[in-house]
Amino acid sequence: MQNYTLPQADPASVVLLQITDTHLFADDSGSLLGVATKDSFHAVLDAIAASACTFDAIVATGDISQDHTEASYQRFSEGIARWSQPCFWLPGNHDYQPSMQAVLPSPQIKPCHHVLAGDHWQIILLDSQVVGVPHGELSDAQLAMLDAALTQHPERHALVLLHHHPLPAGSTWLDQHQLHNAEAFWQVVGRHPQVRAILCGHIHQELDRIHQGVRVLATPSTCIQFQPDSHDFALDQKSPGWRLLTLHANGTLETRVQRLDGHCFTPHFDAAGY
Ligand SMILES: Nc1ncnc2c1ncn2[C@@H]1O[C@@H]2COP(=O)(O)O[C@H]2[C@H]1O
Ligand SMILES: [Fe+2]
Repeated sequence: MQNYTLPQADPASVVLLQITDTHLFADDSGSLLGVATKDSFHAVLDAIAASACTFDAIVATGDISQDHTEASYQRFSEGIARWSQPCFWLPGNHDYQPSMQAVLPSPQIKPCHHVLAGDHWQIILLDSQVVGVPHGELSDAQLAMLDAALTQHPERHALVLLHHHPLPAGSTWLDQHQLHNAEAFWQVVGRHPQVRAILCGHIHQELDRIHQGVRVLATPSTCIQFQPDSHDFALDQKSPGWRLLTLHANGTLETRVQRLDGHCFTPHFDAAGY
């Protein structure tokens, strides 16, 4: 297991910036349902910079690329390079791991699955990708890695990251693409009471629920948004967004989603999918 020790700027807390589902292309004009994903990604980065928020690390929770190219991952890397904080990433259903790995080693992107964040927290990054299909599944090896990390550090509060949502979000078309072996995942989590939160991407919308006493969070994409509680594929008018999370020493977590102002980067609302 690759470990990383993340120093915290403030001894009282660790702050994370989550960016998810950037769906970037090699081509700067590449677009998803009418949204130029490099432009929306950069608008989000500009808004984060303008907000002058401080954070200790960036976490990117999958679907970084839409076209599988090494250049699309370079675009991501170039975008976040305006900051010096480390970035931890994991794959989503649209990612192509050979291209992801081809941009490493990187001074900023750390290929780690287990992060000791400050003195009180650990972050575990899981790979829920099943190559070629949109739904997720955790292999026995991933479940064992999660169990081992949590067993190794029972004294640390834990944040678990994966691309796919491990419970139904409320949209039929999207929930068929959730984590399929969610029960096995929740069994592992249930054995470790120090797990405080699960953080996902994939559903291109904000989610904040409690399941088995654990907070489950999902975050808007930096490009297109899906409408909550929809039986069929439907896009939302909301703007691209991101999330900040503050992990306190006592195990509590404060978080907020932020979005670009106004209705910008509007997609083709009549699209039936992609
Ligand atoms: N109309 C649709 N019905 C079902 N799944 C879809 C549809 N359109 C796109 N998808 C898939 O559902 C996924 C949900 O978010 P992703 O970004 O992973 O990419 C999407 C596609 O892989
Ligand atoms: Fe996505």
